[in-house]
Amino acid sequence: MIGRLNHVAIAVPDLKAAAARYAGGLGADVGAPIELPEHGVRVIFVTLPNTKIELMEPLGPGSPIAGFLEKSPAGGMHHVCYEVEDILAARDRLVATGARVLGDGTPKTGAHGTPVLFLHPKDFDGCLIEIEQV
Ligand SMILES: CC[C@@H](C(=O)O)C(=O)SCCNC(=O)CCNC(=O)[C@H](O)C(C)(C)COP(=O)(O)OP(=O)(O)OC[C@H]1O[C@@H](n2cnc3c(N)ncnc32)[C@H](O)[C@@H]1OP(=O)(O)O
Ligand SMILES: [Co+2]
Repeated sequence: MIGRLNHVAIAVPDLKAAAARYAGGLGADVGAPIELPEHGVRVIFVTLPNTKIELMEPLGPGSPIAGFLEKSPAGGMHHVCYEVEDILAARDRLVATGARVLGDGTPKTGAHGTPVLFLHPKDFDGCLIEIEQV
């Protein structure tokens, strides 16, 4: 059911500094900052030949990544995002197998303007999974 790896997300304490490291030493193609209040994050996408890296910092109180950065103040790998063709069919199949979809199960519009959902990390080997309809 899952398709391509859309992105790997890294939570960072300082987005500008992280983006400068990717643009500098790593020589990467680094995009502009995007604020996503509905998701409580500010992100910058780094485009690689085969996938993307999503650098993210908390935006506003109650950000879903605040707890993660409290535990790992230097930052760290936060989630992987897999593409799916039909997010509602994917959600229903996952729920039927016992996986927990975070939130109320209604997809939100993600950074690429398409519907996204998140799956609990405890149900996937300690890895938070985002699925994105493409
Ligand atoms: C930009 C839009 C979009 C896109 O289009 O790409 C995004 O990527 S938005 C990204 C940010 N949004 C989200 O992450 C939404 C989903 N996440 C959540 O709802 C929460 O982050 C969470 C997964 C429920 C965790 O929230 P937290 O407040 O940290 O809850 P807990 O403390 O109760 O954590 C429970 C348990 O899970 C462990 N944990 C937390 N985060 C992660 C993680 N990223 N990867 C692996 N494990 C994680 C946490 O350590 C707790 O474990 P225990 O201590 O063993 O109980
Ligand atoms: Co993401």
